[in-house]
Amino acid sequence: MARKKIIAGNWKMNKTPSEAVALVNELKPLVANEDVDVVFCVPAIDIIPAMEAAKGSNINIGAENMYFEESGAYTGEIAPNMLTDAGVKYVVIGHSERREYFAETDETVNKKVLKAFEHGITPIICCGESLTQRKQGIYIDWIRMQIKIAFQNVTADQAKGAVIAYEPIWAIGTGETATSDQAEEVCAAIRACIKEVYDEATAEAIRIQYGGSVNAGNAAELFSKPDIDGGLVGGASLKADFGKIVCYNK
Ligand SMILES: O=C[C@H](O)COP(=O)(O)O
Repeated sequence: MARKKIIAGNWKMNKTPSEAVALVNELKPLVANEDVDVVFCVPAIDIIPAMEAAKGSNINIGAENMYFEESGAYTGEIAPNMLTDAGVKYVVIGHSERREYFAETDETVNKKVLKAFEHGITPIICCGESLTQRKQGIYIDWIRMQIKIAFQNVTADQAKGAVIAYEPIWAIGTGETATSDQAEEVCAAIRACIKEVYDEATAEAIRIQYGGSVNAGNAAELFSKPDIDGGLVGGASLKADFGKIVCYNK
């Protein structure tokens, strides 16, 4: 079964609302590719203006984070129904920067994943190893554990619609991309893990992205691998180059 590629930009803590509108307008004509689902995950304050600017284009606006409670006294957090009310259909969950700087754990990732599904939002669930874990040769075991916890109590039907982003921490923002073989090895292992936890149909349906210094020069090679269904792109999603990544097959 051919899986549709999904290429998402993760803007991180970049772009004011007016800059967001300008970037969406600049990229709109450059990311038109009907073979690919295109998502811009943007800071919460940019969601509504970016959504407005993206109207009539193939750009989906997503969020970079979401809390696992419905509402209440959680200063600074954003609730799932705030996202759905704004039209958001995708949310990044468990990015390594959230885990490192904001104390997110596999358990909170799981709570957020469950909450996203409850609200019909597609989670882009991040996993990945540190350089030390890679050198120690324990990276596959580590990622399998992250995946198993993230998917606890998630049904097979829900899992089929999920997106997993494999992002080796050592490749994020460093300019050091994993080779396509390194990325494929882990994405294939993630798919095998999903097959073990669920079944073959779920493993074949779920989409797995690679993230970590993806750029216009390496996207086509990475996305040609059988288990890599697109990318989660940081730095290169903030400029016109993102158009070339989305149109890697043109
Ligand atoms: O979410 C995106 C990743 O952290 C990759 O960032 P990067 O493309 O700047 O390396």
